[in-house]
Amino acid sequence: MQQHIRIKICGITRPEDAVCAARFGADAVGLVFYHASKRRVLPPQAAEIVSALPPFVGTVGLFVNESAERIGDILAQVPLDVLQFHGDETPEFCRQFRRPYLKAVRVRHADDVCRALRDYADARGVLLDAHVAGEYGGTGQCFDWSLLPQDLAGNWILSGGLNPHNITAALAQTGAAAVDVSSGVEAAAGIKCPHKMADFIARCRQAHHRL
Ligand SMILES: O=C(O)c1ccccc1N[C@@H]1O[C@H](COP(=O)(O)O)[C@@H](O)[C@H]1O
Repeated sequence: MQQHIRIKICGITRPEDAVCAARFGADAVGLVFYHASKRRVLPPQAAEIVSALPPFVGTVGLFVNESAERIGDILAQVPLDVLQFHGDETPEFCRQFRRPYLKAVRVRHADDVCRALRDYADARGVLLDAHVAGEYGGTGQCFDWSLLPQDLAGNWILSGGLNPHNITAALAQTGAAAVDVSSGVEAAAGIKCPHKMADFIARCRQAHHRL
């Protein structure tokens, strides 16, 4: 049976954008707690966004080399379903919070993908992002999808530079069952564009149906 493609819209900073993403059919929304991000949210703002969501839409908190203490503090204030680690966090660090987690890997070589899937075997998913020197993510850049091994097994998520224009080709080439997008559906940093979100989600569903 054809699986339903999983779609996460990341970098949400406003309740209205979260509501819109959910209405268009996003499975999850992401909230960036990284202090240097243009899409950073503070815990009270994040809690307001989460409380605006309808049931059955997942909430993902994104962290980059954050202290365990600060993550614990945020978890006490914001009901996050999943943690997403985008820095140099070890598997031991990621699993200490006893929550499902995603580990991002910035792909430069085919080996990067296999190693991350092996090292973070208990992750809910390994998120494949572009490698841009000096940046941890959210760059709007794609990586070379041809680096992905054929019939890649495991729970992996395609990310990095996806947008309504390239998502059809991305799914046809990679066969991804889960995708994550941020800058490709924005009107400005941290402000989502409803048309781009709707277009992206519709094209995902259409393309995945054809696989
Ligand atoms: O969005 C950010 O500012 C960010 C900062 C540091 C690490 C990750 C970040 N964003 C995440 O990166 C991926 C890919 O984003 P894009 O679609 O290429 O813009 C996604 O999970 C973002 O939420």
